[in-house]
Amino acid sequence: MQESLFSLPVVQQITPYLSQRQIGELPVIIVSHPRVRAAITLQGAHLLAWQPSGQQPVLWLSEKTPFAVGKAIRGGVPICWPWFGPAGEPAHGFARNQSWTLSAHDENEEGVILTFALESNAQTLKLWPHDFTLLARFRIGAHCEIELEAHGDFAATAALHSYFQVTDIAATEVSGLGNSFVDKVNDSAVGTSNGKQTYPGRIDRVFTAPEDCSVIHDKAGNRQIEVYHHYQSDVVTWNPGPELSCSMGDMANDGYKTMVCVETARINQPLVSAGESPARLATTFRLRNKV
Ligand SMILES: O=P(O)(O)OC[C@H]1O[C@H](O)[C@H](O)[C@@H](O)[C@@H]1O
Repeated sequence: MQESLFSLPVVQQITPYLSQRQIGELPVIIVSHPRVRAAITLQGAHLLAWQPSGQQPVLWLSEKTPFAVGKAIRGGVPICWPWFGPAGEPAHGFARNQSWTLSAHDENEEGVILTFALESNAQTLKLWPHDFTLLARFRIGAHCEIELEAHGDFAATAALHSYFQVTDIAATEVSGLGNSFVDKVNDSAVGTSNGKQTYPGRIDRVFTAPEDCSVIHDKAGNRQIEVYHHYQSDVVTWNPGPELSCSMGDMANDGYKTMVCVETARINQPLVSAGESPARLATTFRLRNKV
């Protein structure tokens, strides 16, 4: 699936390392750099793939996701904004379904920096009555940093809803989540934990006092992925488990076995943008080298 992204025909070569291509109905920016490969659709400024050279793909992307105008993509890093979850329509806000523009790019021997922009428009104003400029900045190289910057006057909830590829969810543990959570599969009951999460079935938890770095221990793949959280108030971790995975049209029945979401979020403390002070939410992914 991910491999095929990099052999899509080039529509426009932007620089030696950057090209625009087309996947289904959606334009996609492909990064092909000696240090890293990556793909970002203009719809949603949605990172589909990030793969430092010499490594296996780090992000999970559903083989059954649609690439259709206005439809959410299953996998990669959806940007959930200006609300998280079912707080409004569409679920997880409209930013992931809107068409963004590539507003700036730069590159050097370490990688590339891409900035995407979304402005309030007639469609967004019908859904949410605020003028805004939303920027998503990606620093893509041996590490991957995503920074969301919201300009305007409003409060918003948000998540960088990252889906990671794991070898076997039954042998996966995420640490660094902090010791308190809201359990979305148990009537939003508040629970306490030792900051570590395993995935014996459907897990959907909002950790409300997370550490600044969560680590995905992919024991079967002998790999650890560090997920740094910046400006967060919460970290969500989600795996749908077998029943929900079977009922989701955009996920294979066994899709849940090779993915885990670790999401940098502002849910319990909304982001506040005011005048010259934009709100920010950011995450950094790093592969931890085994010693
Ligand atoms: O299906 P989506 O709207 O993309 O949401 C997928 C999942 O996102 C988050 O992880 C939420 O905590 C889950 O409750 C939700 O099921």
